[in-house]
Amino acid sequence: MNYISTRGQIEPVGFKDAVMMGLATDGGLLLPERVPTLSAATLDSWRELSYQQLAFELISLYATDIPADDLQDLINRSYATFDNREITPVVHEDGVYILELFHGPTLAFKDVALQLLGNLFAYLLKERGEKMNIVGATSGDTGSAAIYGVRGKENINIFILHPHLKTSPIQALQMTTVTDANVHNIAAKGTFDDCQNIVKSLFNDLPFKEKYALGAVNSINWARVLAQVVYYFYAWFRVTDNGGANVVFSVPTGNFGDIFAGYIAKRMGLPVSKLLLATNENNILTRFINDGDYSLGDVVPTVSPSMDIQLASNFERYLFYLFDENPARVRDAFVELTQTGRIAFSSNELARVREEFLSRSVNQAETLETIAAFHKATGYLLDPHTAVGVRAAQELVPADATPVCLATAHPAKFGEAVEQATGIAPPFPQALAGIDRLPSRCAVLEADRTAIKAFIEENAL
Ligand SMILES: Cc1ncc(COP(=O)(O)O)c(C=O)c1O
Ligand SMILES: N[C@@H](CCOP(=O)(O)O)C(=O)O
Repeated sequence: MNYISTRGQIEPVGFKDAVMMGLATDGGLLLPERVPTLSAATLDSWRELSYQQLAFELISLYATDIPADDLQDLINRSYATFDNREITPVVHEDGVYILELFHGPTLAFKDVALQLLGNLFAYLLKERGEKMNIVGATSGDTGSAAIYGVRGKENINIFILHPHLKTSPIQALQMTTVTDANVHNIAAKGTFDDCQNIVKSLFNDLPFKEKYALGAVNSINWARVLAQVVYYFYAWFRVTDNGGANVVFSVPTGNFGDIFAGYIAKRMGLPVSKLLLATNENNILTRFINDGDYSLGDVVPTVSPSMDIQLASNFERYLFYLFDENPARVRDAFVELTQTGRIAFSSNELARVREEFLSRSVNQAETLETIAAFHKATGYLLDPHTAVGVRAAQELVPADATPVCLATAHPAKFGEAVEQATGIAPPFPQALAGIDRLPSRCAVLEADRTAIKAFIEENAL
């Protein structure tokens, strides 16, 4: 399988090169040349597979240049760190299915892809005899998952930018208390969008990217999206086993990576009726789907801080398909966005968007109300991001459909919001025990490309 850019200006590359390239060298995002489609018989034959076996079947369709034994070994090692045998179990509470994606070492869905990506990087660097400096941006969860994925690994340095004082306190501690020599945390005085823009601009500085062998852990890296496709299949098997039909996945959305993985699963032939895109007050994607209004606003802080994002990077991948795989139209759209702060869509394009997606923006009061009501009804504590998706599902999923809500983080990561809603501080799982007493290290810098570039140059491998 080869990979092409949404901007159409690179020669196709294989899977291994795509993983190492991260952001395409023409500034676009990498996608497979074609998305494989699965027959009903193949789907049926996968129903009883374990998570790791299913991951192997799906990922091997795309990672065709990795020998089968090596791939299965990478997958097995990556999920050995999860605390649930099922990796991403599905539970049924108060009329909705909850797909729990927080059983990895840093208690958020990012672990599902980043444990694998960390091992994949180590494998590829060893094979090539190379080293890498990872540079990533985080609103709180990608950062710690990526750090845990590569801490202490040979030939890898990691630089993670997070918005200073804009993550939850636990999220910040999960990053800054990892003091291995190869880990560099940078708290940038700005928003997540500022951090992501700086990271993308460093990747677009091709001499810098090459000199320091930059690697990407954000969902700009295709391997991230690919690993996330697996749990849509896994969950679909679990709920349809129980007679569920007309499955709707409700996905709390920020950078559009998670829901884009669902879109790929649907494109591969997984019988999903709709994808429900749930946002907090940072709702540009909801405005786009419901009103055709894709115009950038200011980022506002919310109780679901990991989704405090305006410019969702994976949206570009979706636009490639919406524009009938025409890279020139993608390039024009991004010129329009840079010049005017918006992208205009035709009524035909918007009709196609609405065939695939439903959307709802859930505000702070509704999020807290949902955490409280769900807890009262079931005893189950939702984290605020998951609550955004649950509320959207409760309001928009039709009675004859089966709602599956992605639980993207453990409630203990956002204890303040959960306590505000329910009066109960979520108990700390073992992974967080004593975290507030550990030594920490972090550089606080201006959200300024030059300052951050200089910091990386000083500390790079
Ligand atoms: C806990 C949590 N939920 C939801 C999201 C949204 O996911 P995505 O950025 O893939 O849309 C994120 C990060 O963005 C997150 O950290
Ligand atoms: N919510 C994310 C934002 C970065 O998204 P990514 O999926 O592109 O890595 C985070 O927790 O950092």
